[in-house]
Amino acid sequence: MDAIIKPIRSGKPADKSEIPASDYMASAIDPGIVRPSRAEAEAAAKTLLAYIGENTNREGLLDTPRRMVEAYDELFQGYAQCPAEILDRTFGETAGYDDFVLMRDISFHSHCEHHVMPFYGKAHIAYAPVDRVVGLSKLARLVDAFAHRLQTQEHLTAQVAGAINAILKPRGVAVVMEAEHTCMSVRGIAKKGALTLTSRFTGIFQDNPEEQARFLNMVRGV
Ligand SMILES: Nc1nc2c(ncn2[C@@H]2O[C@H](COP(=O)(O)OP(=O)(O)OP(=O)(O)O)[C@@H](O)[C@H]2O)c(=O)[nH]1
Ligand SMILES: [Zn+2]
Repeated sequence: MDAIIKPIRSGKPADKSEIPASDYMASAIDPGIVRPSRAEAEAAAKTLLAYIGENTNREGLLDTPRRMVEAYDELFQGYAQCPAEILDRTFGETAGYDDFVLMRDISFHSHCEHHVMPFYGKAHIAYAPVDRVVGLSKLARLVDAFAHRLQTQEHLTAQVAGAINAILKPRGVAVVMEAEHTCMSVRGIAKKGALTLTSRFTGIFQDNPEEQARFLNMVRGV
């Protein structure tokens, strides 16, 4: 996190915090597509194994197409999840708590939509609640719901911030994500350890450089 040091603001940028309601009000399974059956998906997995030159009839690979499809079911379960439902339950007894709430170091893994290869790292999320707070685990669940879809890190960051903004209507949201993309660490340019940092600020975190700096310092643990 050493790369994040200074708040970045001069003048007021346009508010780009909104994301389409379809991103958070329902599952993300596209109603316009015909989903193949499980058997068709397993046949496709078998084709990929044959494509790399494998004998798909050898003992060690007999169950692999099934396992590949089951792994996809798990890794991409976010399509069936509704972010608005995750943030549905809030608590009002906060004894007048009026600062922002920060959860840092939320580990996540996702898959890039270009290569369908994992990228993984940490998310840091703060929001400034108005009267009611959300259960802490729900912030991590929200990250997972969006991360368990094909993503770019920028889109993932914007969706997490946008959903919190739209559903909780806080005074502001700050999201920073840092991740290593295996599509550029184990293939292609092969730069192991390179970290990508993305951020999205709304409300007080966007408008007030001091609040943004306080968030960034707390993320860095200073
Ligand atoms: N902006 C952004 N780019 C990503 C993300 N994940 C992967 N990429 C990039 O997507 C790009 C796809 O580029 P292409 O030139 O179409 O694909 P490629 O030939 O496989 O690219 P190389 O990785 O350079 O070999 C690559 O530069 C990846 O590094 C992401 O989350 N955000
Ligand atoms: Zn990629």
